[in-house]
Amino acid sequence: MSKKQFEAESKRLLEMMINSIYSQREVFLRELISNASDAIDKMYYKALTDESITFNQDDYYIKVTADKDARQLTITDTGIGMTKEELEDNLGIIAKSGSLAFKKENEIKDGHDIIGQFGVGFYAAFMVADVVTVWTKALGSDQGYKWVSEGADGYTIEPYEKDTVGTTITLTLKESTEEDDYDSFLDEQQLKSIIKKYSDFIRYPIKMDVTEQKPKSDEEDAELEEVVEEKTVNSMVPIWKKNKSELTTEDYEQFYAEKHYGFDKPLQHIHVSVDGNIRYNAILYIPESMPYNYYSAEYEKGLELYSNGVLIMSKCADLLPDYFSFVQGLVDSEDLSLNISREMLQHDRQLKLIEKNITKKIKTELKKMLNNEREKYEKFYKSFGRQLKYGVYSDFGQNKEVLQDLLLFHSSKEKKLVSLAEYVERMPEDQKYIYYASGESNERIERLPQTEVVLDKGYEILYFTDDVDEFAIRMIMEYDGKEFKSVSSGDLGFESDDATNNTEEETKDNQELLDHMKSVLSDKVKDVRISKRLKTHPVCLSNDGEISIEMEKVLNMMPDNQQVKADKILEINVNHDVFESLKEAFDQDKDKVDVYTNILYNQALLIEGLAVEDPVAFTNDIWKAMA
Ligand SMILES: Nc1ncnc2c1ncn2[C@@H]1O[C@H](COP(=O)(O)OP(=O)(O)OP(=O)(O)O)[C@@H](O)[C@H]1O
Repeated sequence: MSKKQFEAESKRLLEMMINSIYSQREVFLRELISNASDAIDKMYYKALTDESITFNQDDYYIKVTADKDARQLTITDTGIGMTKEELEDNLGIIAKSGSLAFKKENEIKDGHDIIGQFGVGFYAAFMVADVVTVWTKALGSDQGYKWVSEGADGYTIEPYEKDTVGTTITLTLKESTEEDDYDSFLDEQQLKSIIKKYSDFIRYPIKMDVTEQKPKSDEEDAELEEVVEEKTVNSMVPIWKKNKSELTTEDYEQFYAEKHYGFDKPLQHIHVSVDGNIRYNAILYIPESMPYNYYSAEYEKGLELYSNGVLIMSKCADLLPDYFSFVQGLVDSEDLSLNISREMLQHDRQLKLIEKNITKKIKTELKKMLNNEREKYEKFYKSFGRQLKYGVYSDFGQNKEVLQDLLLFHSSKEKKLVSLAEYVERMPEDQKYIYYASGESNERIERLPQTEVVLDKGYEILYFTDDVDEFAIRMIMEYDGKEFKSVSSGDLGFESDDATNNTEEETKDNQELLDHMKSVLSDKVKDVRISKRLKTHPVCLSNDGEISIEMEKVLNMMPDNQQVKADKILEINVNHDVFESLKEAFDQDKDKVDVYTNILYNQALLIEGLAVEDPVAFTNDIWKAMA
């Protein structure tokens, strides 16, 4: 049986391939520049083993020229060039990579790493060009060649007298249509920005003829004229490949500004070079201020991802956990398995490793800042502390171990932010719990009646003023073996001294009054009790059960308000004059008890920062009490 060849509509196949690989047309330039850089790298490698070749860095460059009249874009390099056979093999066979073969032949592992590996990048030129012409002369060859192709119809090769070794590729651009603007690829600014975006850190100079307005003479008010000068438009040496000791804080700050990572100055930079299981370099920044859209859906977290200095992704979200979503910067790794378009990775295992590593570094750096540069850390915390707390709360608390040591809360004792470790260290021996109080602001919490007895006991209270605070703490549950307790919780976990001690007796004596008050308030409260905690205030609210009053407030503000209710307890201070009035009224005028009870309940709501349920009824009650 004879074997038949598959037949394929090769033109259609090429078109399909080209147009489905890349999501953006502009990457054709990245591919051609990367090829040029590979060709120069090959010269470099040849020079390592061949003494007759000297690699003088200054002789090697890439030049991009646009000719608007001819609608042609040219990319020239002084690299290794191609022989006729190489032209046929490398540009004649799709998916054949001369660069990959070169890497294997020369056993190149480290250092100048060659970019090409799939053997398809060159064809990206056909996304924007009708005709592609390649003039090339290989190292050690006397004869140059010209290769021309209009796509998959085929190509022609003919000898061509070329003086210098290297390759020039000319793209005759497609005609622009209403939807597709190919002429933009002839625009100087546009070309410069595409080069900056993807190829800024190619190791060799990428030159362009740049038009500038310059004064005609040295005189101050001299007229301007247009001057065209050849300039290098890429930065070449990536800052992250430089030695840390060579770089100053200003260098890192300048890079932050150039990259538009933020409008502020970064609070801290982290420069990482890892040479372990996976090799990568990273520059990470902790911004000083929160981006204006940080808490909106518009904000995109992620780091730039480079492979061998070529930009792969502008925002690689997988490199950062959500709780560190404020971190800016980039990662460059030679060890990524890219897919054919270089836009995605084949295995996210490598990314996961890098993410894990980076997360650890960020945490260590923040911890160091917390310990050694408190003022700076507090600045950071003001901007992003809430994000850390969300981090503790989300994913069922699985990141609490990473984050709990980075949390700060205002302290009743220190009158400033303190960490959980600092709190626990100061705890008196008899103190069993970490106490906290929730409210809108420090000032309001300070005046909460519930705090009195805890403060009297000499215990410190942490103030929770963010919506997320209590939810986050519920996830942590305990720190250093100490559980958290709200000052409003039913049981404070200690016996109070002095007058508030004999509540059981007082309750027995006043049971009827308490029952009556409970019936007046019906299901608004779960119970009315003699307080163990009040000192100077007549009433307050506390809660039984899982949902605190603060949590009720937060949950009911959410869009899917589920009418969650805390089990509220109205607590009464038996040592307050108001209680005497209540007792008196209970003996003489039960209607008055009803009025008093409603007023006291509403006052307790107000103290908690909750709204009075019926303001008209409330004011009516006050009038009645005054009459
Ligand atoms: N400017 C150039 N100078 C010398 N050789 C070149 C040049 N451009 C392309 N080549 C050769 O053509 C081959 C194919 O190029 P192509 O861009 O299609 O794939 P690649 O660079 O090998 O891989 P990738 O698809 O990953 O970019 C290259 O491997 C290289 O051998």
